[in-house]
Amino acid sequence: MAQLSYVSGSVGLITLQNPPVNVLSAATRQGIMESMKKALNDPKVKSVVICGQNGVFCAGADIKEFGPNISGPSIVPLIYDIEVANKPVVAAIEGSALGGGLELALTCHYRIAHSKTRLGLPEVTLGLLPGAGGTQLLPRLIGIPASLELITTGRHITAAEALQLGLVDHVTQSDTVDSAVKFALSVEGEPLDSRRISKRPCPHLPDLDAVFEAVMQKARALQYSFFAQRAVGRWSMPSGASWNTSKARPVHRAAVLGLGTMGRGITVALAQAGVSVVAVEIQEKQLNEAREHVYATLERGAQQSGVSPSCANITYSHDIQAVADVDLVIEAVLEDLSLKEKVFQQLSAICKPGTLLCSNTSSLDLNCLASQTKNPELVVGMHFFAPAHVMKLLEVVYGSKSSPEAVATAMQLGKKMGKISVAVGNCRGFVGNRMLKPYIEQSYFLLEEGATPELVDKALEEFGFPMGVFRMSDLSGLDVGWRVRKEDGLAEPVGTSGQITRLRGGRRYSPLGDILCEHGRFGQKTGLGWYQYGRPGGRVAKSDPWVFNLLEEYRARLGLTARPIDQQEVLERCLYSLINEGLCILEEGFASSPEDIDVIYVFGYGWPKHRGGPMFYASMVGLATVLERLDHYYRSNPDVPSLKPCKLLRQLVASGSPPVHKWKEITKKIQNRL
Ligand SMILES: CC/C=C/CC(=O)SCCNC(=O)CCNC(=O)[C@H](O)C(C)(C)COP(=O)(O)OP(=O)(O)OC[C@H]1O[C@@H](n2cnc3c(N)ncnc32)[C@H](O)[C@@H]1OP(=O)(O)O
Repeated sequence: MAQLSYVSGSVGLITLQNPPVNVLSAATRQGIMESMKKALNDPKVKSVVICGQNGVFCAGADIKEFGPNISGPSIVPLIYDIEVANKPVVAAIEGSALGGGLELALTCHYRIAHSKTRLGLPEVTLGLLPGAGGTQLLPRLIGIPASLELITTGRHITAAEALQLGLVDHVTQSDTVDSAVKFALSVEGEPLDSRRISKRPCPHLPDLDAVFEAVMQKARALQYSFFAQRAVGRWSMPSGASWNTSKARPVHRAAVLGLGTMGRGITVALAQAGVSVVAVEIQEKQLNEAREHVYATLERGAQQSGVSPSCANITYSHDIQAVADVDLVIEAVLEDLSLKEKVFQQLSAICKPGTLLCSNTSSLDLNCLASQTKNPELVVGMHFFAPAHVMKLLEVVYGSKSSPEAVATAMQLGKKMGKISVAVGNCRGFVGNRMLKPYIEQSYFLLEEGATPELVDKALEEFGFPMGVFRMSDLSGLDVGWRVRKEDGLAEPVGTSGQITRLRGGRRYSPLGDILCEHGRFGQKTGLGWYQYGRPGGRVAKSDPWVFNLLEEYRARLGLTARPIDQQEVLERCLYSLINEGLCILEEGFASSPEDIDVIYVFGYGWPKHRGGPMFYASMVGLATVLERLDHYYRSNPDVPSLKPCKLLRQLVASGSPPVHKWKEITKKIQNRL
């Protein structure tokens, strides 16, 4: 399980041989112990290299061995023997060094890693703490804050990050064992005391309490998120109807109408949940493409999960009459109000009595759709997020006439599909997209004032979003928002000369997004957006000088002077305006609790989970601080209403800024007055 060989005259090479990932089973630990002993006792050996066979260093303890009676030698004396060795020991790290594998590497005097290696202490994901020296050695090597982050998240890091942190001494692109052997030869006979990590003092930090407090805050946010996820299931409507007073109807057979990207994803998600699906698309070509796409996605999913695909549950049709006897329809046709209204009229005429009519609209007025039907109480929104079979979030939207039974049915169906469903009221953009609007608006204003897409995205990504606002917009397609702005009469042709008006409908408006679209830059799909992607459909964002020139010309045309903008301002303006909108939504009763908003943002919009969600984050930052900063920005931007602190924020601050779980006492009073 571990083999000692001799290379380059004086190097003892110990190779872990426990395929496939060289875990530290009893036999492997025994093998390492014996090989080390032999190498250290052999006068010919002047240095030792430890590596793993087949390109993997070591994936840690053998999880299958965990139990009350672990046999074989203990890991602790083994790692002690390595550290006190009087010959240099070098770890040649390839593939993975995880858990006990990384701890083994930490006891070596030097660490050489291949550039593709992943390293980490993932014990926390198994409900454990690193027990073979990791908690003591890592802080002495890379400092307390970085160690805390790695140990409490279990995150795997790249070799490049490990080098930056000082966790490895050298990263190689060539043969790792060769590099480690050469390195070992170069350090033979050198003193080793400074290389024994356990002998180093634990770093002293003047602000240690603050570091631990930051980690505790993350833990509190994760715990909050855990309970928030469960709380959203206990939904309620302004009428007083709620989860425990409303009975869901069974849905055995559902229809999906319109098989574009969203319709296909919804079909897959329904089939995977064991619901029989009638998939309808009037265009023959689109129908055939959808059939193939759905089939391939279900096959792939089945292969990954090891269950048989659910294709037998789906029937396809190009005739809308096929929905006549289903229990529930999810409409997913183009986002066009008059088209959707027509579809709802047809559905109301065709479907059997009692069929629930749901729309996947992301922003259109549900009441308009319901008014086209004979039974508006049977109409609800089911707003899925793309890709619909992957994304966890589902907004279940109730209109003014939706019955509690209809909401309960959509919520239960969402649960069956493995979604985290949140019941929300019918306002423009519902909860998620409505809050996104001021966030995006601020990012455009920041560009006008001197920022770049890179600066804004960097601030948001360092905050924890997987993508900043501009990279995210490029991914979802800039033309989508452009179409909506045109329909709203906001986007007017800008052209290359002439006057640009920045005040539209009495409030400031930035046409920057429209200008990009006028140039055919719709984001990743066209290969050009706020960034350049090399080709249509490209994924790797690169800075684009064209955008910098555009911004300079635009500012010159408007007589705007660019000023330095820091990350703090980006975060405050983008996040606090989004938070303010969330508070307006609570105040107006379109969300029943801050947990609803937070779950929507964490599971639908990439809000970092360790920051709880926008409402939780606001209470962590301090509501008084959020209020003070919004007041400050609104004073200097009175034509930007989204910066005006909402009434609820003022009331919460006036009530002593209660923790987020106590907000309901105040929001209930306001909502009752509505
Ligand atoms: C000694 C002191 C105590 C320390 C505590 C610990 O070390 S706890 C363990 C910490 N380590 C881990 O959590 C690593 C878990 N493994 C992985 O993350 C991945 O397997 C990998 C190493 C990144 C490799 O991923 P890859 O996708 O390439 O392969 P698989 O995941 O399919 O794994 C291949 C097979 O190996 C088995 N396996 C992997 N790790 C372990 C392990 N630690 N113990 C036991 N078995 C492990 C895995 O189950 C696969 O087996 P199959 O039979 O082929 O399904």
